[in-house]
Amino acid sequence: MSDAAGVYARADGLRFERAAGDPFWAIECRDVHKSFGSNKILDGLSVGFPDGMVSVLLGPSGTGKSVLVKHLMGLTFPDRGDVLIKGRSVPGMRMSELLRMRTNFGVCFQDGALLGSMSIFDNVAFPLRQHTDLREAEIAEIVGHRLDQVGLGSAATRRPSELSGGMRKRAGFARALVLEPEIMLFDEPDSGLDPIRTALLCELIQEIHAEQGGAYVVITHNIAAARTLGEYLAVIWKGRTVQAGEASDMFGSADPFVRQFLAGEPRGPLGMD
Ligand SMILES: Nc1ncnc2c1ncn2[C@@H]1O[C@H](COP(=O)(O)OP(=O)(O)OP(=O)(O)O)[C@@H](O)[C@H]1O
Repeated sequence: MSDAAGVYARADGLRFERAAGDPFWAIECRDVHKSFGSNKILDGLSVGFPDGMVSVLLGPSGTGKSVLVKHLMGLTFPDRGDVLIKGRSVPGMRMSELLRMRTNFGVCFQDGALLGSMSIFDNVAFPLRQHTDLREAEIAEIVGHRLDQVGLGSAATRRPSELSGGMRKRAGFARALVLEPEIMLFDEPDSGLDPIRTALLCELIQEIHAEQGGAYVVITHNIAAARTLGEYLAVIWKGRTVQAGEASDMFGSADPFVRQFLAGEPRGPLGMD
C-alpha cells in the first residue's frame, strides 16, 4: 500500500481516507490463512483496525476471533498472508522484536487473569517490575494512578478472590494500562457481568480511551456493548471478513448476515450449525 494521501479501497471492499504518511491501521491482516490440521480456521482474512478508535470484532462462536488475536501478538503465525502492527510484519519479526512488540499490547482477559497469590497492587505492578527498571516509589505512583482510574484505589491490598468479577476485570484493565500500550485488546469484557456493570465498564473503556488514545479492539457477543463502544466494527464469519466499517455504516448494513448478526435475529444466513 502506498504512503500517499488519498482514498483507498481494501480487498474486502472497505474504502477509507488516508492523509500522507498517516498510519491509519494500527493493525492489519492481509489475506491471512490458518489451518490446524485439516481444520481451516482463517480463510483469506483481510481486516484492519484503525488507530485512535475503539473497534469491535464480532462473529459467531468458533469463527476464529481468538485465533486472529493470537496472530496479532505473534503467538501463532499465518500459513499464508501477513499481519502488520503499525505497518510492521509480525511473522517477519525476530524473537527479540516480537517480545518488544508484545509490551506494546495491553490485553484484558475475561476474568482479569490475575495471579491469585498476589495483592491487586502487586498484580498491577507486575508488568512494571518485569519490563522496566523503575524504582518502587515510581511504581507505587503509577499503580496508584491506574487503580484510581478504574475505581479500585481502595482495593490495592485485597486479593483477587476477595473481589467481584467486575472488579477483577477492572483490575486486569489497570494492569494492562501500566506500560502505556498503544494497542489494547479486550476479550469479551462483558462476560458474566449484569447489564448495568457492563454499561459501566463500557463507559470506563471509552473514558480511558478518550484520555489515552491508541487502538482498542474489543471482542464481544454483546450487541448492546458493541453499539455503545464501537466506533469501528468488523464482522467475521467462516474465517473471512463479511464487512467492516464505521459503526453507523455497519448498523445500517444491507448485508443479510451482518443485519442478522447485529440484530440478533434467529432467522437469516446463520443457523445452528
Ligand atoms: N491451537 C489450536 N489447535 C487446533 N484447533 C484450534 C487451535 N486454536 C483454535 N482452534 C480451533 O479454531 C476454531 C476457532 O476458535 P476460536 O477460539 O478462535 O473461535 P472464536 O471465534 O474466538 O469463538 P468464541 O466466540 O466462542 O470465543 C475452533 O474450532 C477451535 O477449536
